[in-house]
Amino acid sequence: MKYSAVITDIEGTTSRISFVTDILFPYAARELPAFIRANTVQPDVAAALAACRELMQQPAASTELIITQLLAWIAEDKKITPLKALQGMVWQHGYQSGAFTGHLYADAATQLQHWHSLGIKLYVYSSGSVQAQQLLFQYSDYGDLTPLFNGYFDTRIGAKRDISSYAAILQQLQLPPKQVLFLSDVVAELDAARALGIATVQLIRESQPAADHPIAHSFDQIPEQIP
Ligand SMILES: CSCCC(=O)C(=O)COP(=O)(O)O
Ligand SMILES: [Mg+2]
Repeated sequence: MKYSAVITDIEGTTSRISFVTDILFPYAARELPAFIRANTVQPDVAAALAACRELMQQPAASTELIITQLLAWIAEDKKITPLKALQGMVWQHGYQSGAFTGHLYADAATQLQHWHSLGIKLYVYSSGSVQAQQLLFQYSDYGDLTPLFNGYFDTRIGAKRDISSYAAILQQLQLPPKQVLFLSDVVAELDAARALGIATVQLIRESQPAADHPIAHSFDQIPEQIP
């Protein structure tokens, strides 16, 4: 592997899409209302609710109105930062209580461990909050994999389809783009990273169409070097 760092997406890349859509999102939709009502003054929750009021352009929105909006955003799979922050807080209880474990494809777990053993730095970039990312890898089907990772990025650095987000990540990594490999199932995300010279591989786990990025159906098919 000629890269110094690998940045990986989660949903559709390291993990099955249905784990997010059929397990995580329904759990959040079920548990979020009671969690918010019980924790409105907790600083992280209060900050997320304030951010929701701003996005809704309703400075006086009640807690109940925000909950209704959050449930609509979950149903629409909106990648909205305060929603993602609140989901992460709720999922913590789900993981800790054993309601679910973090789904990872076996090939992803094996290859991430292999790259880590070679000294390649590993990062996550997902729309899920950093807390949600860490929980998924801490409570993964393959045990606690958080020691493999050097850092995590979420939508606070920018949207995953924006070139500027990858520029900000490169700035933090302090690496030239050619030494970095980005893995995702979403072509628009790969396009944004490639626009800066970052190497890309599209993971095709299910039946989504390929584009003009190198493809892999599993992590062991990811080439050592992208031509
Ligand atoms: C970090 S697990 C939760 C996943 C999630 O909420 C999500 O929106 C997934 O987005 P991704 O950028 O990983 O495709
Ligand atoms: Mg994805």
